[in-house]
Amino acid sequence: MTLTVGSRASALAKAQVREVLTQWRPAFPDVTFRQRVILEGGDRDRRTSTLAAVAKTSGGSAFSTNQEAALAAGEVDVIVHSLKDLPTAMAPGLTLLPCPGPRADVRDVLCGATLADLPDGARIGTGAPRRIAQLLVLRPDVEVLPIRGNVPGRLARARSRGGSLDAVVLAAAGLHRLHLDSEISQYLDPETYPPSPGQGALGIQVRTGSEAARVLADIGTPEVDAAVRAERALLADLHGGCSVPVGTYTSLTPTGHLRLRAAVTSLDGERQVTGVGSGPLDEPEKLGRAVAADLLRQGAGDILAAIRL
Ligand SMILES: NCc1[nH]cc(CCC(=O)O)c1CC(=O)O
Repeated sequence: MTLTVGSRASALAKAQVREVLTQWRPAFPDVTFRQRVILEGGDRDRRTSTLAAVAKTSGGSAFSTNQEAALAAGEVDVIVHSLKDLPTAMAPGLTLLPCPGPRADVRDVLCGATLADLPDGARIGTGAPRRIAQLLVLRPDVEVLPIRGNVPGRLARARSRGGSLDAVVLAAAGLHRLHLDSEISQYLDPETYPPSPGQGALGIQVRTGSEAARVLADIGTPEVDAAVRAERALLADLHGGCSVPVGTYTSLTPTGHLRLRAAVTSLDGERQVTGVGSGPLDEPEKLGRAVAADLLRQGAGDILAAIRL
């Protein structure tokens, strides 16, 4: 049997495909895996835009549309996504497989300077509303500039001598997968700076009921899958995609329970509600929904509504 594995064209997307194929080729010796790149509109559009435009367009669906269309049409059998870029509502006829491990480092990082080193009024590059909002909580003095594009491109903005930025915020996961760890100046504490739901995890998508779905049914790692299910259930209940300032951080307690911490932050960093909860590994969605309900009781709905205006 041959299964064609699709992904975006970026070096990160290709590294993610290599990572899963390193696991799957020995685990499924009877399957021949082929790789295929599917371009997205965003792959050709590297322009920066205003904060408002980024807040509207940096959502997950813009990233996955052509991938999902190719999967639905049978041009590929499996898509390897960055899970955080995948909307919580699944396209009809497509299924997300249990999440494989290991999950990469979930934390956000600063490249170019540490929080303590940043001069007053420092210029920081990031287009993600969550990162903008959380940075402004910690450092209300900084100026946030929207930057888009792939990971190496964004890094170059902080690295260029006399460049326009003091630092950029990126995901540790992408830098690790691209072997760019040496660019990291500081890991941001995930308790105070919780990353995007699903950050660092891979989203493996197939056609519902397909051969690929059957063959790959058991690729998941239970602790990783439970954590991302809790995070995505929380996000779904807040009606958010990766373009809203919702951060989540899941850890495993000494007794093997899931602990989920979450924060919703206004874009100006002036309002933040946080919640934490724990629950058994086999009911992750229940935990996600409970923490979401707690955040909504504290006013998360108003914070998010103000951003959607
Ligand atoms: N939104 C872009 C994106 N999608 C996935 C990653 C890498 C991190 C991951 O795999 O979760 C990145 C780059 C970044 O956020 O720095």
